[in-house]
Amino acid sequence: MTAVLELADVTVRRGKAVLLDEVTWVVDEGERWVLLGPNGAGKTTLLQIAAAQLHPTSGAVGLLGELLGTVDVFELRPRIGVASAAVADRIPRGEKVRDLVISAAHGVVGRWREQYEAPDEQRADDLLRELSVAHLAERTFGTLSEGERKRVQIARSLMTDPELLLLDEPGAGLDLGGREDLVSTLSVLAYDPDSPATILVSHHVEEIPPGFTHAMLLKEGRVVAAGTLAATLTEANLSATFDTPLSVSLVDGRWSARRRTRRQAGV
Ligand SMILES: Nc1ncnc2c1ncn2[C@@H]1O[C@H](COP(=O)(O)OP(=O)(O)OP(=O)(O)O)[C@@H](O)[C@H]1O
Repeated sequence: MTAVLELADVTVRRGKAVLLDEVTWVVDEGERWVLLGPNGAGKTTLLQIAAAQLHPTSGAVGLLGELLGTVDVFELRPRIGVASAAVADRIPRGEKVRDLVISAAHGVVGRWREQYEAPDEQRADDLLRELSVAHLAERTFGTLSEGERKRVQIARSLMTDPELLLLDEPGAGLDLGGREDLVSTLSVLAYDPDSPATILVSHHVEEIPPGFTHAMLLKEGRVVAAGTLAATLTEANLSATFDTPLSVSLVDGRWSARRRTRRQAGV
């Protein structure tokens, strides 16, 4: 297997704050990771490194076969798909959905050519269909619901056929139906062998789509545990990560966690 992302002792400091503390991590081709941790754990910081948007204070980052710091990040970035609230904030609300997706092929936001090439148009339409938002193609981004925006963004992030897909809290702000729809869609992508290696940031094990293979638990910038889902999402690891005694279950491929009752805890 080939490593898509390789971190060795990566530390990020801002003044006295240590945002990431000697993180070592390897993501191989074909793997689908969920990155879990409480607020402020360092998940977004880690994702920014994976997106070649941030350099560590110390440590080494291998990304798509290149060593960060020795390569032009503008050549790396088109090979990485990113969907996050920060990216969504930069999308003009008046852009048409179809144009938003197509224009990703040219590294810009929104329509910038009168004519697109037929293969680009075809791919954008295929992705909108795959993300179940083909019916919104002619709508403007600003008129979409939160769940629809998330799907359109994921379609856009896949447009360049990236080798690494980074999804920062795609479930945030969705209602229960919207979350379940998104989990199903992400599950289809996860099982598709042609999908890129994926890292999904979340606060909730309930949002892990079936088909995901690995998890990293992060707390205060440090790795609590990382590895296959089954080996990592133990009650002990999750309780330590979220500082709460948790009971964890896996039913029909879906994870859930809740605080242990006093009875379960033997109190
Ligand atoms: N420039 C900075 N200077 C000091 N601290 C910072 C700076 N940028 C971020 N932080 C802190 O680093 C920590 C990690 O932030 P990060 O956004 O990576 O966490 P996160 O796990 O994504 O959190 P959330 O789940 O709340 O989105 C937070 O405590 C944040 O306040």
